[in-house]
Amino acid sequence: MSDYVIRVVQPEEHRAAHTVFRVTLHVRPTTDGDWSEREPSYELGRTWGAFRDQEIVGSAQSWSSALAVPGGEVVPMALVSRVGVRADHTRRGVLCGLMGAQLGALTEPLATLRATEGAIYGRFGYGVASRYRQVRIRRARARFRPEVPTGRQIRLVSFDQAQELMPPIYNRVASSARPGWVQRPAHWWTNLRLRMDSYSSPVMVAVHTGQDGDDGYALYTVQRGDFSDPDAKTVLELRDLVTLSTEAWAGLWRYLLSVDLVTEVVAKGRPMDEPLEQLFTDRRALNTERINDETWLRIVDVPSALAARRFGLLGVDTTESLVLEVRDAILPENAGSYRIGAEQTDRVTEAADLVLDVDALGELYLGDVTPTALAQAGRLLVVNPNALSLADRLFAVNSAPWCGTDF
Ligand SMILES: CC(=O)SCCNC(=O)CCNC(=O)[C@H](O)C(C)(C)COP(=O)(O)OP(=O)(O)OC[C@H]1O[C@@H](n2cnc3c(N)ncnc32)[C@H](O)[C@@H]1OP(=O)(O)O
Repeated sequence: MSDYVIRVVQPEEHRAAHTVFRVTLHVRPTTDGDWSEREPSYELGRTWGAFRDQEIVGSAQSWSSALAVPGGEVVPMALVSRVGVRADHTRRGVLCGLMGAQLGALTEPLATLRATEGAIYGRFGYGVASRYRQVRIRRARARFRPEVPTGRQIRLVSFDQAQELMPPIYNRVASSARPGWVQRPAHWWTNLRLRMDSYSSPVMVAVHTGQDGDDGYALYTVQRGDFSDPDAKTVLELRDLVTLSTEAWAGLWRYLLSVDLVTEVVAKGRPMDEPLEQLFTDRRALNTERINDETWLRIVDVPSALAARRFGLLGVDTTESLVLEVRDAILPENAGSYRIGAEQTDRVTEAADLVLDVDALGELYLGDVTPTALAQAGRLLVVNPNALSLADRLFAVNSAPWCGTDF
């Protein structure tokens, strides 16, 4: 590792960093035209590079963003992305160097990433904070129950027409968002357009208009089958569904399952508790194909993160609290004990009731997993058995955490 220099990548080196990253994902380097649009997504001073003999061989970047946490606060957060080490330099500690430098320099109390592989990021203190499910719905069997809201007006627009319309709807969700919602930087929308440009089928957006104007949209593409072959499938792929009301949500699902020639609707990253089965007279119209980790959370500043999140949202007595000891080998200033209750959290020197590593705290933070589940797996040490059920109640949330943003 001493052969490598880890430092911030300068603006004139951003394109080389981008090329290294793309090649690690087995994607061709970007073209000149493409690069002029992608360049703004390299925020100044936020890309770390590993250099060997002046040549960049690995990088990791982040974007300034924000995360909705239990209780409704939207907290500054780094979206970590484009992590890669060139194949001829792997397993020599380069990623360790990049992650250490990046974590040490972040100013946000939280960092989030989406991982290509599940075994990479736990060692750096990241834990799975939200999961998603991939569903496939057979249109012929998907008859809506009569109680399901019909929704109001739907209009279909092209992706180009929708570009002005989608970000304000997405941003309005923030105030009512489930934990896990992330602020999408302006360049995220540019990257979405570049991604959509690469599809050969039309990219369409169905917009729902409720009583107070546009309040939801569904972005989708359609993979055509051979219409003359009765066994061939034409699949509508839902890529982004954002809604501000139940009416918009139900109305858009009704629309998606009404599109002619479509045999199946596939939605890749839906929330774990989205009540899709409840929509249909035959719940087997829907098949859950996959459940996967969605986002990984690194708590960079434990005291600030604990203070930002509300505890006991489903009800605990204000006199009830417990002491949680957090261990953090990479950012030792986080290590210590914290008294957690519904009213406030404080750093304390008292004996711990429960002990866990910072990656496990990342898994608890948005409410994706319970303390009891972590204890069962040995990832949370129970010193005081009476504290475990209280911890379950303190960390409990109203709805499953979910991000829904690919980055
Ligand atoms: C947020 C994102 O952008 S996700 C995208 C991540 N990037 C990719 O998947 C692209 C392809 N892969 C790569 O570029 C590289 O293999 C990386 C970035 C995953 C790892 O980089 P490396 O420089 O090889 O990691 P490094 O040598 O620092 O390894 C640190 C430790 O993690 C382990 N490790 C690294 N990668 C992996 C992996 N893919 N699976 C399991 N363990 C891994 C190493 O064995 C090592 O363990 P040790 O300390 O016990 O010996």
